[in-house]
Amino acid sequence: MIHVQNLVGGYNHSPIIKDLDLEIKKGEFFALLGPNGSGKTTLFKLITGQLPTISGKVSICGKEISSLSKLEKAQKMAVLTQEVQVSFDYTVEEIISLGRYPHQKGIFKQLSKEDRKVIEEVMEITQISDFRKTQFRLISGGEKQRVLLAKALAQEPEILLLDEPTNHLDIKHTFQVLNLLKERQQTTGLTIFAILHDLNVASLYADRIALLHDGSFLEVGDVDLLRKVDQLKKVYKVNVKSQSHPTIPKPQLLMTPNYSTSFQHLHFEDSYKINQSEDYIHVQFDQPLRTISNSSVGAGIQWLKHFCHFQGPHPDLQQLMEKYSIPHELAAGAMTAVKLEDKVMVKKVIEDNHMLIIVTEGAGKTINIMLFIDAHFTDGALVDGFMAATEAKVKAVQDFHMVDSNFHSSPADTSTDTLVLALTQQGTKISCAGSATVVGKGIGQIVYGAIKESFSKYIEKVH
Ligand SMILES: Nc1ncnc2c1ncn2[C@@H]1O[C@H](COP(=O)(O)OP(=O)(O)OP(=O)(O)O)[C@@H](O)[C@H]1O
Repeated sequence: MIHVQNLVGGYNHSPIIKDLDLEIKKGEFFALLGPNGSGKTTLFKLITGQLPTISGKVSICGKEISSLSKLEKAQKMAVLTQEVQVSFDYTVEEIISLGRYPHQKGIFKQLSKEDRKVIEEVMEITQISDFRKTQFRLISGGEKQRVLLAKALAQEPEILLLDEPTNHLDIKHTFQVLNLLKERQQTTGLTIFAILHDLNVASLYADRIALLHDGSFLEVGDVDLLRKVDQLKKVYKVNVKSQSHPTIPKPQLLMTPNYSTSFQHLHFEDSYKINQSEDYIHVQFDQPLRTISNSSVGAGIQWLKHFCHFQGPHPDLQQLMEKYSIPHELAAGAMTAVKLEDKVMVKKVIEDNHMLIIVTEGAGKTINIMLFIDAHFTDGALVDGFMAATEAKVKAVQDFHMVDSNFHSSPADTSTDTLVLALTQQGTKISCAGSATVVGKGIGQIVYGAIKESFSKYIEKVH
């Protein structure tokens, strides 16, 4: 659809774009990425024919761009640039009607029924019908951008070339425009070539991307290129972390600021307070803890400050948290059937690591554990620690099950057990916390010991 061969181009014969090759297929959503000044707009202008090439070839639908007339170009491609080249005295509707120009026949170019239908449709989908009679100069930057997109869509092109189509848009309209473009791509086979600055947006919507650096492609490929953080650091000169979007398998980049984000160093014992009533036990830390958990609220790996066990049953744990002013967005919580006065709480220092564990063991069935450690774990070590705690729990259940079969029906009967492992992220970073490591052994010891104590309480009560 778009074919670029050995392309060299720039201004006043000095090349900005240096010997580029690129092929964009019909129906593809292609995003051009790169830092400021890397040559994106220059390449865009060479492809749209706004700038003559120094050497090399640009072909659109098999024909060299320089051989196409203005009308032929407009029938094949619509271009949306940063430079607004419309008369500000036109109304929104008049500007959109200009998009129908390549489809109009005869000397007296009148809008046909079909033209009017298309104009209505594009105004509808870009949500600009309400200000159709308003003069273009009187609408906001974001609204102008949507009007120009509507004009481009009214052209019904085979190819849509967009230079930062969302730069004036708020997040609602950014996603609305991108969803609209994607829908057009998927239903009508529209080919899209877009310069995008937001790498995360490019990852979510593009089929392929190109990373332009100093007038040359560093790489062209699928969006998984955005997982190569060393390459991104080299190009953009910033610290980024790439991780998968939580619900779709696409990379998303997180920026790490230069200023220090480390928290104030706190003495572990002074960094939390515990509130307890008949209904709940709530541990609140002054600073967020890196947490891994399978609790019904706050599951996964996150930064959390509030940790609680509520006495149940209750159909809505989140509602309970709200009742007690615990912000559920920053909390891990579980429901227990046990009386909270029967909880076990143990504080220990194992190999210099302060630990606090709270266990509520419910009705001889469910074990809920909250374990807080004053240490710094990588996410991998968090998973190790979660495993070490689980192994210790299973061992304890096996040992005590032998003594009293009512204590916990089987080590495998863990479907409703919850475990929260939360780290202060103070001290030296630990990347391995499996049960054979010092800290992993510590986790095992404190978990096993707390379950043993819980078991002893249970035995005392029932015998
Ligand atoms: N009209 C011009 N005349 C001379 N040099 C220009 C002109 N337009 C751009 N340049 C130069 O070409 C280089 C690439 O500019 P270009 O606009 O293509 O970059 P870009 O990647 O689109 O940047 P941005 O992300 O900032 O929009 C820059 O060094 C710029 O100064």
